[in-house]
Amino acid sequence: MTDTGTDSVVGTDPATETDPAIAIDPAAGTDADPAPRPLTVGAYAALAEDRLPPATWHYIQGGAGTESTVRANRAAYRRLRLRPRVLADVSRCDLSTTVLGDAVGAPLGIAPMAYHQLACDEGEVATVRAAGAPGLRIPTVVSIFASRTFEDLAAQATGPLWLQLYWLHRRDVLRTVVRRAEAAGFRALVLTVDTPRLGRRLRELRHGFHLPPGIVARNLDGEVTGFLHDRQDGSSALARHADAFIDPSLSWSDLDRLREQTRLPLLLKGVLTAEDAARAAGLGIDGIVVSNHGGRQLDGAVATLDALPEVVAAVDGRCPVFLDGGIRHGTDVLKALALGARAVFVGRPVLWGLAAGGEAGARGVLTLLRDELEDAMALAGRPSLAALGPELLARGPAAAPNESYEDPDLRKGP
Ligand SMILES: Cc1cc2nc3c(=O)[nH]c(=O)nc-3n(C[C@H](O)[C@H](O)[C@H](O)COP(=O)(O)O)c2cc1C
Ligand SMILES: CC(C)CC(=O)C(=O)O
Repeated sequence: MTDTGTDSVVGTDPATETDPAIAIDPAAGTDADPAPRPLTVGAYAALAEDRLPPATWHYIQGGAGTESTVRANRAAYRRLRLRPRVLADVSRCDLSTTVLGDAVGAPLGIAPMAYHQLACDEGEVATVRAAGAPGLRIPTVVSIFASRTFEDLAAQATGPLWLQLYWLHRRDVLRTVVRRAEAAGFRALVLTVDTPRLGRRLRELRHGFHLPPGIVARNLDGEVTGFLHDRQDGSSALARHADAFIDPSLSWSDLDRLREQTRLPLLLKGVLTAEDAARAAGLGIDGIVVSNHGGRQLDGAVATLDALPEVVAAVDGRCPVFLDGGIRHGTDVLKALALGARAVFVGRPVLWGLAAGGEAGARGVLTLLRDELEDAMALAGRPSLAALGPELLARGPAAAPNESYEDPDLRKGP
């Protein structure tokens, strides 16, 4: 493993023992109770579940409907096996690459997620600091529903920041956030196209999910943030908010108008088919994120890893293709890269890390994925990202989920 500046999230390092933001368990890390650093992403999920209020845990964890797409995202990785090559001199594995022209330490990024302050007080500031750690310096896609200001994030970030947009009815508000992000040095815009309305997320409905006081969409003015704090049994405040403020009429003809307003590259997030990918590439879009929103939108939608090959083929090199959904292990990253993803974005695990240990927890999750990817590249005999291709992969039989308590697939359901 290379030195990537990782701190033990819990450990015997005296520096971590005195930092309350780092200690995952107040009793841990002492001589009497030496707690190990989490060894898997799933172990961070277990810590997060123990720490978060149930309604928040279920908001983060949940998917739409029967959550079949959440499970499909993971199952797709279990169906692919690796074909390692030997005698390949793996004494040095190089994970560095570029994304949209920026140098990054690993082919990873943080998917846009609303309201990181649900997971820890520092919210997105902790996230961007973790993403900027030495050895990482990976992009963070900041949600338009971030709970910290773009300017605060830009002041703390050392990796690239991209801004995710929902197509608000209020185009004047959209124009303002784009201008502010440009002024703060953001490097790209990511328009989410899979959310004309929110998916039916049963866990949110069951818990009457609403934002706790003090957590707000910090970059939006009050005219577009109604409903978020209002509890109604059997209903999600976020879904009511989306119904009121996200414009479902978004169509291809709107993309030009958005591009006219900015000099930043524009990516589309939520593309799952060759047809849409070819159309986007034909319009000169700057990147595509193959995503089903972590299974939170259309229940039954295809797994992102399964959709990736047709999107890559349709784009045919005209723009980079990224992927998110279900990345939980370094080998998952390797499989997506082998199928043509330029880099992958990580969603829920980052919030698990934040909930488990703030900035250090998020950094722990990201560094773990980076280190696992490096291990996998070495053991597969592929020391460079350029050497990755579909010949690395073989089909099934699907491996069953790990029965261990650490497997994120097996965290408690609704
Ligand atoms: C709690 C939560 C909030 C999210 N908020 C947004 C958002 O504001 N905008 C967006 O485009 N996607 C959002 N997503 C979807 C993620 O960007 C991403 O597509 C998904 O989480 C990837 O799957 P994974 O969680 O399995 O890694 C959110 C996902 C979660 C779990
Ligand atoms: C506030 C929501 C619209 C954010 C989101 O996209 C999600 O929860 O998946």
